[in-house]
Amino acid sequence: MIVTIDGVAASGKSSVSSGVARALGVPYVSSGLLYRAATLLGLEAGLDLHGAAKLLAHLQAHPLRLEPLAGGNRVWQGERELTGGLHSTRVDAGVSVVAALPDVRGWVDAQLRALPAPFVAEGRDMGTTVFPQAQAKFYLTASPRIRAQRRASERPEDVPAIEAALVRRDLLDRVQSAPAPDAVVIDTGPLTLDGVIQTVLAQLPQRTPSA
Ligand SMILES: Nc1ncnc2c1ncn2[C@@H]1O[C@H](COP(=O)(O)OP(=O)(O)OP(=O)(O)O)[C@@H](O)[C@H]1O
Ligand SMILES: Nc1ccn([C@@H]2O[C@H](COP(=O)(O)O)[C@@H](O)[C@H]2O)c(=O)n1
Repeated sequence: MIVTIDGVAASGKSSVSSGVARALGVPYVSSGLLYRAATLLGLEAGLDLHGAAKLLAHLQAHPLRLEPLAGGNRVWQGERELTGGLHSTRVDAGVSVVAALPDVRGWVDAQLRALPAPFVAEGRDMGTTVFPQAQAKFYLTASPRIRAQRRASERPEDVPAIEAALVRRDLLDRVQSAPAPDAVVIDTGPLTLDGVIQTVLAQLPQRTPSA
């Protein structure tokens, strides 16, 4: 079974996917981490993030590996773990530019489609483009202010600055961020994290032991 959980920035996709994946006993797959890792490598190499050819060549020369686990995903470049540096303000600021490059999207999609199911996949276009065949699809929303307040404990900036950055990222990501027509849209604003997880679990199709 493949479950997709898409949504706007900081809407709770990773936390909800992790909770749902744990309940199902399967891994979750964070597509955003691959875009973040590509961005970090580009920044470290001093590349122009708008330049697809050089960035893709750099990624192919320094392959990344996503390790999907139910509790949290990790990203590796050879023996070097990149995970800890992927949620910085500078990666937040550059990642949407990298994610707009069709060649980079193709590179990420190929890695995701090579993963063995079952899993919960989270991102922006999991239910529309990457896994349109998924058995259950969800799309998370919440107001920018609520998302910024939730994120405030994870970033050095204040709530208005975090909110402005989230709104900017939503705008830059809007092309790939539409909900699938068959996705269940959940406004997480009035719900606790566990409330969102239970809402998702309650809507999953009945599972058979081999599914
Ligand atoms: N329903 C909720 N109620 C309260 N806090 C929540 C809820 N959902 C998520 N959070 C908190 O909001 C923050 C952002 O959640 P999370 O990182 O899962 O979002 P995300 O959509 O994966 O973010 P990004 O798009 O930046 O990767 C985390 O601190 C998380 O614990
Ligand atoms: N399916 C996806 C997932 C992510 N992106 C881009 O990566 C950025 C970071 O993703 P988070 O899930 O960690 O927020 C996001 O802002 C998008 O630019 C994407 O395009 N498609």
